[in-house]
Amino acid sequence: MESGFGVQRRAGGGSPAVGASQRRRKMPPRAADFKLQVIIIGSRGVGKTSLMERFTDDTFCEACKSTVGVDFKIKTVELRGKKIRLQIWDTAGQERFNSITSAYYRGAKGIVLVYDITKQETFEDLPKWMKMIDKYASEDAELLLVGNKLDCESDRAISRQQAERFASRISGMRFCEASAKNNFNVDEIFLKLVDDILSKMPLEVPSRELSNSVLSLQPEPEFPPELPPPRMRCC
Ligand SMILES: Nc1nc2c(ncn2[C@@H]2O[C@H](COP(=O)(O)OP(=O)(O)OP(=O)(O)O)[C@@H](O)[C@H]2O)c(=O)[nH]1
Repeated sequence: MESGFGVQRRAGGGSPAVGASQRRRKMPPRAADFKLQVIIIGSRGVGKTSLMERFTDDTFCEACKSTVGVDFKIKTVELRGKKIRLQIWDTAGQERFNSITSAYYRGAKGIVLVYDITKQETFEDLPKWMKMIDKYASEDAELLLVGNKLDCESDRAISRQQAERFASRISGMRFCEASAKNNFNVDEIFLKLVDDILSKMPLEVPSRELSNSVLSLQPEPEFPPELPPPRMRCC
């Protein structure tokens, strides 16, 4: 004998009874609990795009084209029992794009400031990037300094201690070294940053309140409205 449940499904015009696995497949995916934006900044060629692409797609490009303006990737991560939709903004290192990239600082809850451990000038540029942060970023944004290209240890120009000293002078700034090429510390960079952001958020407030909370959701639309959609890559 057919169950009432089954009869109702067919009477509604649907197809013959579906199996449990098909029903499961039709369930919409759980929505993200939070949306967070993180921005990657630093001088040209330090590996900003490479870090983003290693984290989001687990790929590495030996001969990447320079970023023009901004690019972004999205990755969903689960931390502290919450599903986070992480939007990562990758900015051009060239100064001529500063007027475009600066518009993306304000919405960022986390900022990854990258230098290349083999290139002195990229470390010397850090105060210039700090000025950009002071001018355009939110005061409560989490800051992480990353010395990239750790696989090139034999060409190292900046010691770990030098970078640690720099970071220690900036309130709340964390520091780590990484290699996008060797996939060393890359997940850790982004997950630690998100974890630090979450640690300061009221995660347990009811979801209705969260939708109005400055801390929970970044303003929509995800592109600053006055700007065209992000860039392509050039040579
Ligand atoms: N050896 C080594 N090379 C890397 C690493 N990360 C990036 N590169 C190389 O460095 C070059 C620049 O990398 P990008 O990721 O394009 O650098 P970027 O900071 O996004 O550059 P701009 O877009 O010009 O600001 C590319 O040739 C990469 O292959 C790394 O961890 N190790």
